Amino acid sequence: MSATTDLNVPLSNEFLRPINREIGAVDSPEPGNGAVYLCGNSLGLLSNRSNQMVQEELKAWGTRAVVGHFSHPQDRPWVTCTDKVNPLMAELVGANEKEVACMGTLTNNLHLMMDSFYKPTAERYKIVCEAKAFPSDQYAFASQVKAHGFDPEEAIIEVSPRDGEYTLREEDILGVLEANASSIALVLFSGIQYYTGQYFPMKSITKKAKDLGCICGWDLAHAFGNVPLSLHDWDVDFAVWCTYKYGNSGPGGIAGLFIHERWHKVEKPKYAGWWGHELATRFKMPPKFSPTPGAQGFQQSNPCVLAVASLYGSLQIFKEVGGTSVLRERSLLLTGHLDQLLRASKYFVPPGEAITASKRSSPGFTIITPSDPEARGAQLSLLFLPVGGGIMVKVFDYLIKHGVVGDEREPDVIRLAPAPLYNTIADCDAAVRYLNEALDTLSK
Ligand SMILES: Cc1ncc(COP(=O)(O)O)c(C=O)c1O
Ligand SMILES: Nc1ccccc1C(=O)C[C@H](N)C(=O)O
Repeated sequence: MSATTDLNVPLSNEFLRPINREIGAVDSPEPGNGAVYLCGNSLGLLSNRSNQMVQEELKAWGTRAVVGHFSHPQDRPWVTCTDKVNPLMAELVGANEKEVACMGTLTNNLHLMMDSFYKPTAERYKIVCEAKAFPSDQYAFASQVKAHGFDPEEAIIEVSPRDGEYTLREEDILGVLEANASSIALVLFSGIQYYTGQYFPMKSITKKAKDLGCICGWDLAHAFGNVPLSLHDWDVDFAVWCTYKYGNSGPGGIAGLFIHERWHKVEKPKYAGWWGHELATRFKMPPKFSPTPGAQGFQQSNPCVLAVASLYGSLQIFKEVGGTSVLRERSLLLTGHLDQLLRASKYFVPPGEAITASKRSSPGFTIITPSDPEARGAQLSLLFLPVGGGIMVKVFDYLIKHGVVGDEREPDVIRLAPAPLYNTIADCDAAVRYLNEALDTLSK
């Protein structure tokens, strides 16, 4: 068995698990031990590497102060610190180095990209997205549409699952694009849906959008570091992502963006800042902006070096373990195992029956994430029944008290995401054991 597929041991030993007693796991038999952490889809774990690199930056700041911008004890001068990160990030999203920039935050970058790429006309002004996108995206879409004088109710088309289904069918998404082709300016889905865990068919959505003359952008918050991506080859126009989930860069960590090289000569930064100015003359402080070619021309401010160092540490580990294809192989096995255990639970209700069973009186759960491994990433989303019955909160409480960290999404969903870098089969086993125990207790 290869290191990749031996699910009994973590792929990397560098990641620090949260400690049971620190997270309120009062019923855990081992208060001083690491918890079962299945929440890397919300916030990834700290690695020793990131920890060390952040410490090094603090030390460099303390010992060299402003000199550290140009001369650095670990050869990471701050002026060019993102040069180390960009190639690693480009590899993870399937891009060339000039197509990516390590900058800002996800929602900031989303606005920045929409300001450049959402150019509505009287005929083509609509945005197509999935229904119930992450709220920040919904707010961003609505505010952009309004800023251009359109009515969000009319200009935003949200694609919803069919009645009795939880996720979107590819044919329905493509059908909506075709039916509205002449009025769509921008197609912008999340690569992986934060609530359902559905991995959208990115290649075919992008192709259809482009064939119909639309711009196609992606929010890759839940896809970055989770599934292999080929943004360049898929001909995606732009994409944005955060790095604090599967990328393990730390809370509020520095984000990323992608602009296809086809646009580099066409779309120049609309809201320029000095950090987007070409490096050769940046510090001569010329009055006229001359952008770095490609995505990095869109940088506005000098990046937070502590945040860059933290991301760099984690991305080095991605590279060392063999990158996203290796991680995906392990992820399919881990999530497949978790899926199997959950489906074997006596409380599991198949998704097809869950709609009619939603008013049943005894507690149970279904899985709303697609059962096809190709249509999901690491995450499984569990919907607790009866819907609105308050079961989820009680199960979540039981899990955390026993040292299992998933996350709750009101009103009825718990998300569990085994991260292939640090989770093992034992984590999945423990999560399902305590989940069953919680439901046993509630069934009494
Ligand atoms: C899909 C998606 N979009 C946007 C965001 C918002 O990210 P940020 O707060 O980093 O801008 C998140 C997570 O918080 C997310 O999951
Ligand atoms: N940044 C956060 C800060 C606090 C609490 C949650 C978040 C999240 O990132 C939520 C995530 N986007 C999610 O899919 O739930």
